[in-house]
Amino acid sequence: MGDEDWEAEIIKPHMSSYVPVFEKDRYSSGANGDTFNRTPASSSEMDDGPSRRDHFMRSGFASGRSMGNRESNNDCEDNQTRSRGFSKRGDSEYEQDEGTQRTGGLFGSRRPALSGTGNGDTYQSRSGSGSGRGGYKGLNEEVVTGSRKNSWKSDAEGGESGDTQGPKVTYIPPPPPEDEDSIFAHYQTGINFDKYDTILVEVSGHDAPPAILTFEEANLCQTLNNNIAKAGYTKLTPVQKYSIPIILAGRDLMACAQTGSGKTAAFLLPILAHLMRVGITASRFKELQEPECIIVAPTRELINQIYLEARKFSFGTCVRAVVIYGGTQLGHSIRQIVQGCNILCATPGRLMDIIGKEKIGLKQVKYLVLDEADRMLDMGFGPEMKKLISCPGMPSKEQRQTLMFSATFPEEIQRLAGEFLKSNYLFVAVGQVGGACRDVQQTILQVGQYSKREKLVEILQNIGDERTMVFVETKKKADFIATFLCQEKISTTSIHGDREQREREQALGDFRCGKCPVLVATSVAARGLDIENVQHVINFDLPSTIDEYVHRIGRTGRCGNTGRAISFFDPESDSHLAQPLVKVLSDAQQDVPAWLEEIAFSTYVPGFSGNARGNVFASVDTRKNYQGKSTLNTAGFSSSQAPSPVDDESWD
Ligand SMILES: Nc1ncnc2c1ncn2[C@@H]1O[C@H](COP(=O)(O)OP(=O)(O)OP(=O)(O)O)[C@@H](O)[C@H]1O
Repeated sequence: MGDEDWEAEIIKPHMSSYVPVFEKDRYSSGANGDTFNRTPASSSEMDDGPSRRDHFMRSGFASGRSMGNRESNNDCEDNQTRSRGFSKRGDSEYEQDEGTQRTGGLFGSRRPALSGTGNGDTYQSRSGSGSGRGGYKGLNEEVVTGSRKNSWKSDAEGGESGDTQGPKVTYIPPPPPEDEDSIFAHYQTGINFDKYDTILVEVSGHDAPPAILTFEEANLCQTLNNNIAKAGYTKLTPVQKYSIPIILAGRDLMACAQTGSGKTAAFLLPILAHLMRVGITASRFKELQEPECIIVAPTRELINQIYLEARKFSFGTCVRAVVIYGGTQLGHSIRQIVQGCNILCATPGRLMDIIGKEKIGLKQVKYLVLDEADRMLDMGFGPEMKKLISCPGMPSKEQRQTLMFSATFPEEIQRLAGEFLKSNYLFVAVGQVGGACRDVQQTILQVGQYSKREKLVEILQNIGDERTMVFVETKKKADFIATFLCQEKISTTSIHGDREQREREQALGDFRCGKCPVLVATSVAARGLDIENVQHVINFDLPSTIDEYVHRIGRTGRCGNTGRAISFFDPESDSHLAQPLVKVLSDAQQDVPAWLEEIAFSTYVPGFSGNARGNVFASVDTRKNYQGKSTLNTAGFSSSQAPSPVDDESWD
């Protein structure tokens, strides 16, 4: 069966008969116990003759037929990919649906896929451009108080002046719980938390302030210290030990540390400390708000999580954090902002919209934070970020503090970052840049395309109810596999860019609370998400880049807890990853299967040192020659010293 076959099969109305009645309630696609009331998605997707359907029905789901070739399977993504100048498969699964909306005129309507209805009660697909999509409708959202004039962006740029007609996004996310227990809810650090201290840290750049070893040394105000204690933090993680004093000293920073090691607090705490020190007061209702800090992240769920962290640490202070992201009613975003905004957490598309609508002034921006910075600067979001820093009013890099955080930082992206950072920025590398978290036990299994489903079920049945994220490469496959697992009586939900925002949040909620212990996801959930008790990550499909692999498996093994990652390696499609995988595994002191080494050897590329993109693993700051480099373990003891001082390379 070809790709289109299984895609078409899954959306056919008759397929509802494949979903056992009890499973209908188990598949969490909407708020109220969704059902699989499948209706045709679009004529093109339904263009699938009965003969193939019959064949499918005879053969059954697990008949070992093709799950589809990834390259040809992600036609939806291809539209997005092209629209943003992408060449990588996985990238399209991010918030860049915002970008797709903007360029939708060029590439036509996006193909609909399985998606919930407005009220979320029915799991069905809908036809028509933009309907039923999780995508951000920047062009057409309802504006309550926004002015459509004076957008600084031109229509030629795909500007979002709001003139184009289309379906309105009406989703208003429910407000997060306000009670203190919920605000400070947290999970326990794991048995390996103290081992963080043994990881080598390299700081490069001139005149780096010394690391701090305790929260007390940071000299934060009492309210902040109280909030830190209520959050259950007693000890700094390495990235916090180094980043907090650097940020407090007013320096620009690029910090790279393993997944789940506390990067969010590493930037939030010093920013909050500074804002409180200078005594900002909560801004009152104003049509134009001027935040002191802007934080951007690539996905809606991640930016929301960062916002919740900001809200937690700023609890009981005058600092007000606000979150805005695509897939929600624009009017709602505006209403949140006008009530007062010191820290604005935003996805790029929504941020640019709001700036264009003159609800946000940039003059007061002291901090610009790029979380998942390598993602924010790559071909997908890089142009948006460049627009952001050249927006009228945005302080120049000399006038603001720019902070970048990620677990991966390819060299070419580090070079691009120079445009955003002061030339004397500091670079902190905790462990190996781009390395996997050692608390994740990694297993690579050689599994051909046709055997993947069977293997998946076998593993999930052994796992039992332990929380598991299953990554697949395309949105359609996410739906397909989720449905398939439900049929196998495994409670499953899914998250991907074709689901409406309300459904995405519902899915995440059901996964977080354990209602659905299995979450099938595309790369939209690969970065940043911090979900308690995720014990397993399964790469049903490997991603196209090793960096994405590192982020995906980092959804488990967080904050000193242990986790397991199992990846299906199909030699037909994944051999380009053999070399970088061998490197990531051996760097993380994992067993490397002999067969994988053989494939890596047979596909050996001279000069290769570890990244499927063709660039090398950045082991250090790419400013090759710098002064003041020091390598320390996080107890603060120097283990090697800097090379002879040479001027920084400047990319200005
Ligand atoms: N010092 C600390 N003590 C205890 N828990 C902490 C500390 N710092 C962070 N945490 C917790 O560790 C978890 C992971 O933190 P966070 O999400 O910031 O990791 P991250 O490095 O940003 O990961 P990723 O690379 O996946 O984005 C969170 O639940 C956070 O609250």
